[in-house]
Amino acid sequence: MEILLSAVFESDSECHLDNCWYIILKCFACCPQRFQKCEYAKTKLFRTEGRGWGLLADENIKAGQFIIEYCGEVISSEEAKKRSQSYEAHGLKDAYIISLDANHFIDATRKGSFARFINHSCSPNCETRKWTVLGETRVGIFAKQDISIGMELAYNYNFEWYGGATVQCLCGAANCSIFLGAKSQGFQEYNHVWEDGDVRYTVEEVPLYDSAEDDSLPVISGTSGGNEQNKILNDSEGSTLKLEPSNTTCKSFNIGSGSTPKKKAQRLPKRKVKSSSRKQVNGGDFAKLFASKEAREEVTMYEGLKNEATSKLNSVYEEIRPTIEEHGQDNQDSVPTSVAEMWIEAHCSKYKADFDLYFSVIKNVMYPRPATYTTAAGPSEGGARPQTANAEPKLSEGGAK
Ligand SMILES: C[S@@+](CC[C@H](N)C(=O)[O-])C[C@H]1O[C@@H](n2cnc3c(N)ncnc32)[C@H](O)[C@@H]1O
Repeated sequence: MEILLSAVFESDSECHLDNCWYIILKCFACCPQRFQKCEYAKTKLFRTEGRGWGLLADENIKAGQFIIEYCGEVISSEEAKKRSQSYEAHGLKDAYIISLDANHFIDATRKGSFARFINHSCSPNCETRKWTVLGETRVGIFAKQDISIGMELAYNYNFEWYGGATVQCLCGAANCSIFLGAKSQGFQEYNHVWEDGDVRYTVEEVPLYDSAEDDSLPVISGTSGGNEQNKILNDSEGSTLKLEPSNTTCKSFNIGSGSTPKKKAQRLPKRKVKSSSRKQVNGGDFAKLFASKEAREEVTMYEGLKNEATSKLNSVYEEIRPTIEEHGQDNQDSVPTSVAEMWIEAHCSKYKADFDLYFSVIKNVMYPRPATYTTAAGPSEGGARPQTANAEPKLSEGGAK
């Protein structure tokens, strides 16, 4: 049936919006089929207990009937991983990424149809079906059984979902898998699913967490940690690294047939805070480039000030580190206001010192000083303030413009 229908779609359909980057969101008004004409069943949003929004049937739906297409941004699997981690890190509770084919996912987080509101059930009345339309795979939600008006629509997220985090399932079905998308790719990447009798299952095989190892890790890009597996990391050069799943460093859950894990080995996430001293300009090296002694001295002085501000920032960080760690964050969010203020102030001083240094370098490049140049005395007490972006460099008559 599915093959037959997809063949009909392929032969009859024609769409003129080939360059649209949201391929799933293309306008299908030109296409005669119900799927393509967005002839959805009547549905209604409603608020569930503990599961956020849900979608219910607003008319009687027959078994096998097409209900709605799952629309969203079509993205690669790498992008799906990145987004899923980033959404999680930003505290997004609900996940809207489902698999389209081996290499593509549909992300309905920011854009999508009402299908994004359909919740999971381990005993669902709907199912997803994939269709090839004009060479593109699309996902539709279909009724598995007759559904009466007012009933909640639900399909099983297993195999399709890229939830990332492990969310406890509240579907209430007798055969509930306990976790949403327990068999989905996202879930399995997040949690190594242990087999009974697996030697890695024994605690003796699991190395203990050692916080000293933290320092050797690259900085985690935009995530608050929690899942080491397949994490996309940025090294100090900004290139991406991928941590391959390790058999010994993952959370373990035993899924299926109601069994629970005998022993659970969980390694704590490794965290490292962005180093405030990255990407620093070495003012000493810049200073050497200037022919003028005054320019060299000025740039060297600003480098000194910048180094001071950097040390201050690092020492403030050391001071607030316990509070940050207590909050279990990789960054400086969610700390008490007084601590945040201290951190912000140190950052501002550092930014200002950076700015003064860069400005001094640029100014001396753009306006090389003749011997009669009026130098800025620098920020020492009583001296003139260094010139800033708004100030014209003071040039004596005949100096460079
Ligand atoms: C595709 S969204 C479904 C719509 C969502 N309820 C909303 O308010 O936007 C998937 C999210 O809904 C929640 N959810 C769906 N089914 C659930 C269930 N059976 N138990 C608990 N939470 C569920 C989870 O937070 C999940 O990440």
